[in-house]
Amino acid sequence: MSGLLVGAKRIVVKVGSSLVTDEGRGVDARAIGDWCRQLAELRRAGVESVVVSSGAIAEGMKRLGWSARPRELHALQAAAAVGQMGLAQMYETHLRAQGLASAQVLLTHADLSHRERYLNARSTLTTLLAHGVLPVINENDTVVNDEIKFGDNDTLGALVTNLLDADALVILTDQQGLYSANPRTDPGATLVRQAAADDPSLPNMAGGAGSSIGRGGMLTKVLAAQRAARSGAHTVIAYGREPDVLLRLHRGEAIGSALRATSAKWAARKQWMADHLQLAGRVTVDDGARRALCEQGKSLLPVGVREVQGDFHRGDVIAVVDASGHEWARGLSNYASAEARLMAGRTSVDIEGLLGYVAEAELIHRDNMVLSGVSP
Ligand SMILES: Nc1ncnc2c1ncn2[C@@H]1O[C@H](COP(=O)(O)OP(=O)(O)O)[C@@H](O)[C@H]1O
Ligand SMILES: N[C@@H](CCC(=O)OP(=O)(O)O)C(=O)O
Repeated sequence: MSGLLVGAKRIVVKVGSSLVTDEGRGVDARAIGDWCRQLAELRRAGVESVVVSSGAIAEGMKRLGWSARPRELHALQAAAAVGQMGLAQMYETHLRAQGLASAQVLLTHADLSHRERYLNARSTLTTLLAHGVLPVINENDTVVNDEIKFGDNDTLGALVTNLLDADALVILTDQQGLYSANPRTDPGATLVRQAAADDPSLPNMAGGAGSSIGRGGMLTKVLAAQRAARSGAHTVIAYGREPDVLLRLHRGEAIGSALRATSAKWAARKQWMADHLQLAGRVTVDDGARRALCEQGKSLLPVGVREVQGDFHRGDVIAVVDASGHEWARGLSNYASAEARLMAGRTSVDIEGLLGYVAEAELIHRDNMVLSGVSP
């Protein structure tokens, strides 16, 4: 079961606070430089990466001269705002030295549960990747409050993995991986080398954070692996200071804990569309569009749409039907129903003239669509 990263084309790498800040001593230039070198090498090998990096609060506390983590939420938020400057600067410097452009992206939970913002985040991140830019993501600590807080970046890493349909989530931490019990308190604990991500015994092994620096501990990592598996992505939890950890994982070496997703990517996505989203409308397409979707694996363009029914917003799930009302596919609409009606039957070049802007050339992008009864 090792080798979960072999052949991966897109990965999300999450690095924890204690690693990034050398246990609170300050942003660790060497560690970040080392990951950036590996990420650049992976990029040259055709692997797109996104980094989810913690460490803003720990770095901010250091810069503000605070020795104890404050309990007050606004003080934590202030520390994050201060520390994020150093964090972003460090990634930018090292990625640039490797010839890679980087981008800072700060997200909240609400950004990813709101359909329209979900699509916006997805489009922006995929555009960055398409331009060869490496996004460095953190929670937007300044604007979150108790209800909408991720609470930990492991969850954020999993949500980003789902958002981008990544092949794998790599969680780099200060332990070799998931142990049968917290190794800080149980000297007999053994490393779990491989397991199914949805194995129900895993959460019982995992405890909270072992240091005052980290937040979520191992439980949030195991839950993140479960969540990543919902979009068919594998998770590896490994020690972030292991030499060449990312490159060796990509070569197939067994390092840390390999937590395998048990359902294939397309099946997971289909399940998600089928289970979690209600249909807000439908579009009737012509035969050319049906063939493009079903036989050529293409996106749905407005030119193939004959009729638009229902009242839907950008990001809602709509059905794609033929003239007899038979559903061929369903997916997330890039446009609201009023815009879709204007665009129906028109070529992509007309869209800007009609709407005054172009969000996307497709009404439903291939990546956000599942075909009824067909695996890709
Ligand atoms: N079963 C377990 N296996 C490994 N580590 C565990 C386990 N249970 C709890 N932990 C604790 O989780 C810590 C890692 O989580 P955390 O401190 O939040 O790290 P990070 O900053 O990388 O997210 C470990 O240092 C360890 O003390
Ligand atoms: N946004 C926070 C993330 C805190 C967090 O989740 O920490 P960790 O458990 O070390 O991944 C920060 O940058 O400090």
